Amino acid sequence: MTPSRSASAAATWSARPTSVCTSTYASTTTAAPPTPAPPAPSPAVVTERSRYLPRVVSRRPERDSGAVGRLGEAEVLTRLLAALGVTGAPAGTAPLVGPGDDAALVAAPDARVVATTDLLVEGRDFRTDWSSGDDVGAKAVAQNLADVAAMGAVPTGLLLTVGAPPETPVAWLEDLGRGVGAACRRWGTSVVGGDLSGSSELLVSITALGDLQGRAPVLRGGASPGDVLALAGCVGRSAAGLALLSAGGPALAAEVAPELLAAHRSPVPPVEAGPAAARAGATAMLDVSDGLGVDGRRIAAASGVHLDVDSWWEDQHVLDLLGAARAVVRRLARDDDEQVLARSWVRGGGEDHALLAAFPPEVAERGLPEPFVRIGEVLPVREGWPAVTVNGDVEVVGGWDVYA
Ligand SMILES: Nc1ncnc2c1ncn2[C@@H]1O[C@H](COP(=O)(O)OP(=O)(O)O)[C@@H](O)[C@H]1O
Ligand SMILES: Cc1ncc(C[n+]2csc(CCOP(=O)(O)OP(=O)(O)O)c2C)c(N)n1
Ligand SMILES: [Mg+2]
Repeated sequence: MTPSRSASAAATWSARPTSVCTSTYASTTTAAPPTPAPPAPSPAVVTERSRYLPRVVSRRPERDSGAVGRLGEAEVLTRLLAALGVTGAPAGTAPLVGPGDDAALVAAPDARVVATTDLLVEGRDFRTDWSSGDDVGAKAVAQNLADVAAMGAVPTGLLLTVGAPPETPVAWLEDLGRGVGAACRRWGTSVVGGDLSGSSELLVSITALGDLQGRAPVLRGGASPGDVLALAGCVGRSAAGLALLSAGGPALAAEVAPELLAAHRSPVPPVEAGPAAARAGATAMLDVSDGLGVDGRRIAAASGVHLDVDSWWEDQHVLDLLGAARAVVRRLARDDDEQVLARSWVRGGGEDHALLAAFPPEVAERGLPEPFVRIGEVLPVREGWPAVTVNGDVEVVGGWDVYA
């Protein structure tokens, strides 16, 4: 893309009042419903540890808002479950057996189960000074449900596992529970079980289960040359929020672009668009968790094709993020080109969990399912090298690698 093209695109785009990303999926914060009052403390008086100390009976833990290490597992679990509101699962979504027994029992109407898991590690995937427990809970649910959706399935239940250092305030876990619970209610699912442990770093992992409702799963390998490449949701917004946080902390991010801060803290992927894409006949799909380039290449490699993205679509997203890029460049007193920075977010930013899918041309002619928009096309692989390009030439590189 040349500077002159981008300038003309800027002029066109500046007339638009809102983000290029459909606002339904770009906004985040949902008011958490009131948390049910925690159940009365259990009357247990002998702790697990005291079994190994003959004749020593521990005192009942204080009901305080202190560290999990002082409260003990049973009390922390009671409080977490109350914060989740597990008894308030939306009608028809409650498990057959929920938290409290050795394992949960979840109906599998389709006789096949979609299963996925993701792990969030403090310092690598979130920071407690940048995100609240509520944000981390919302994000953990969103990233898992995006994976379920990307198979074309609907969620049927989640398992929530937490590893926490003993000094973690129980209030943080309750906040996490509220975030997970609110996200579950948003997408009509619930937490059916999980596990608690101690650890040296805060760890939050969710395993999600899903049902295909009788459909074939939409895999990464079914795209063919001639298909239309489409996207539901946003790219680059979470990366922009993260860059603002890294440059100037929550104060800068909230001042410059509260919506990008929210997109990073608690993304709202288009979960319902996954089954809709499957019903419409999508040939391949995944959620963009690591970046358009990296994830697009996963479809290209699995399908043995080449993906080409239209530059006009990319330019719109770049323009949408230019203000944030300018603020980051200024704050860091760097001489980076703000457009190059914004473009790197669009091409390589992860964690927005948009759904990238291929559709046969006749489906696109009839109309893509909401809120998919056409962003490019699927072409024959070039010289045996599956790749993603913009306007046929520039290869889209960059993206997240957990070990890089
Ligand atoms: N530790 C693991 N053991 C088994 N399979 C794994 C492991 N980690 C990742 N995978 C599998 O590799 C594939 C890619 O994983 P990942 O990049 O995490 O996917 P996503 O971005 O959709 O979450 C998935 O099918 C996942 O289940
Ligand atoms: C403190 C912090 N640093 C960096 C990031 C950026 N980040 C962490 S994980 C990730 C990509 C997705 O992670 P991964 O575990 O690969 O998810 P998956 O692809 O398995 O869904 C990104 C962009 C962040 N969210 N928080
Ligand atoms: Mg993963």
